[in-house]
Amino acid sequence: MIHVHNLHKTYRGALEPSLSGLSFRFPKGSIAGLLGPNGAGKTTTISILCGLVKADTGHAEVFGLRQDLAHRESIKRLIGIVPQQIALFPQLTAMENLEYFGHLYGLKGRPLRAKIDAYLQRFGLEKNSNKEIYKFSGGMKRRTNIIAALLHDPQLLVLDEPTAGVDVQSRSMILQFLREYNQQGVSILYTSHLLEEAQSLCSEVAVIDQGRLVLQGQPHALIQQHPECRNLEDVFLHYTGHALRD
Ligand SMILES: Nc1ncnc2c1ncn2[C@@H]1O[C@H](COP(=O)(O)OP(=O)(O)OP(=O)(O)O)[C@@H](O)[C@H]1O
Repeated sequence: MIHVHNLHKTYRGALEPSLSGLSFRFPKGSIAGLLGPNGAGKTTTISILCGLVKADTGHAEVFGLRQDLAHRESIKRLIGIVPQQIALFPQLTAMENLEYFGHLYGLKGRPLRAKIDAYLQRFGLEKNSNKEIYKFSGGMKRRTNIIAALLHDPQLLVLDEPTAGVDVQSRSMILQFLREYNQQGVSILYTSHLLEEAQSLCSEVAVIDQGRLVLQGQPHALIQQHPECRNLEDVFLHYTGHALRD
């Protein structure tokens, strides 16, 4: 179970709160989509769940462990985080980057190398393992960024817009991987602006806007509950409106 309860967060110096009493729950084993317009609070929420940002009030729980000082390290081991921005060293090769991330989790030697090789193969990067990251395309960087979050075998994979700015081939590969990974028992929480993608990938979605929950449920059930809506995007627009966000 992934649970956030009544989260409030105003960043230092900000005039408006980023989260204003946000609560939702996702069952263990789900592929959960956290959706919302620009500035809705998605990244802030997952940052709090992962222990990277502190909520002003309210709490987050991952598999029954409350995100606090006492559990931060245990939760860190349970979660693999794929940030929105590529978090790789551009001058290092893919292999050097992945070895570095493996070492952060105490992995080393042949077992680490074998694991990296297997993932490079799975993500179609085996021929580029000794190439520096700055020479990679956007899709290759994104795929490497995902591998970095998998090496310690997380129980929950959190991805912030993992398919933004990648080509159709990379996107399709990434989505297929997420489905298979989930079938192995790993829970997935992801954010996206691509509603069609979320509709086909997610078993559960939560739509947030202005730091609050506006809607939660299974995509097909939400669409059925709104006969005037053809798809999840229609439902999303029904609740969040057409006004442009800053
Ligand atoms: N470090 C920060 N300092 C001040 N304000 C911030 C900070 N990070 C985010 N915000 C603000 O908090 C609000 C929520 O931002 P957040 O990045 O969580 O939203 P989001 O839903 O992930 O948006 P997007 O879809 O654009 O990535 C926005 O108004 C944003 O400007």
